[in-house]
Amino acid sequence: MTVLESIIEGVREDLAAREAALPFDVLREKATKVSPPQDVMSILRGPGVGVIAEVKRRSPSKGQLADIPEPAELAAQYELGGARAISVLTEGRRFGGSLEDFDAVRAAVGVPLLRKDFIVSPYQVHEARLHGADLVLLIVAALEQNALVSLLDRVESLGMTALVEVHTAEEADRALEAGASVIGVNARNLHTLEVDKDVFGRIAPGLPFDTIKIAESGVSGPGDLMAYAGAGADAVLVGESLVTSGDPKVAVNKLVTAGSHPACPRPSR
Ligand SMILES: O=C(O)c1ccccc1NCC(=O)[C@H](O)[C@H](O)COP(=O)(O)O
Repeated sequence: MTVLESIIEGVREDLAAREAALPFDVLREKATKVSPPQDVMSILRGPGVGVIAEVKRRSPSKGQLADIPEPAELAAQYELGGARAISVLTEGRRFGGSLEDFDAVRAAVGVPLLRKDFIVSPYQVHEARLHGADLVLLIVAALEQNALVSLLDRVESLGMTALVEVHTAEEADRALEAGASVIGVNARNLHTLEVDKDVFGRIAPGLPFDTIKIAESGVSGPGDLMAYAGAGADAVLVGESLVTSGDPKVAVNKLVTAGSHPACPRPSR
């Protein structure tokens, strides 16, 4: 079994328990009462290269990264540092995240929030909306094409934006065929868990001009952001280096400053 398959197996088990506690019809109805999502596409098209800062406690590749007793406080620091959006991992078994973390962050910040999880069911999409998500991650490698298309349609039908994650040119083709407008290229190989920062530069130039391109993983400082910007990134998604920095506001702000510096390559849209 691959790492991804094993993560998804756990996700499905946890999902079954939540569905038993809160039936889909009830969840769906409750989610309609939540204030609408933000126009994330416009926000991601803002000036310079944006920073999506991630609340990430641990990971399959690195184990424990940071305790994060107060995810709301971390997120508030990210927002003060200028993060354009915040990603909150809600997967519990491997990443130590939860929807409780998501709620705490939602209550603390105004910037758009990404539900970062392994989404395999419509239930999780409505759940994301119920908890105030603006963006939902869809991982191409985790989904058959029909499921990808239908989950993407569902995310958009609820007014949210799908960040469709790819690792290869073939997955990028599948994302585009499904209708993705925001594509994240993740430098972390899901089989080996190794990070190859050149993957973004191999895939992003082949994406349509108007696709919003997010470079995911491996940003340890402004130099990495500049390199991703040079290869066409509109934004970078950063977890580990921020949660281990000791001063997340300063760490985010260094990236934000680099992303808005005149020397930083501009997004080409
Ligand atoms: O981080 C992992 O080890 C991992 C393993 C398997 C699937 C996904 C994984 N990470 C999710 C992410 O995409 C990253 O959290 C995100 O891109 C931030 O990466 P980084 O800045 O390198 O922490």
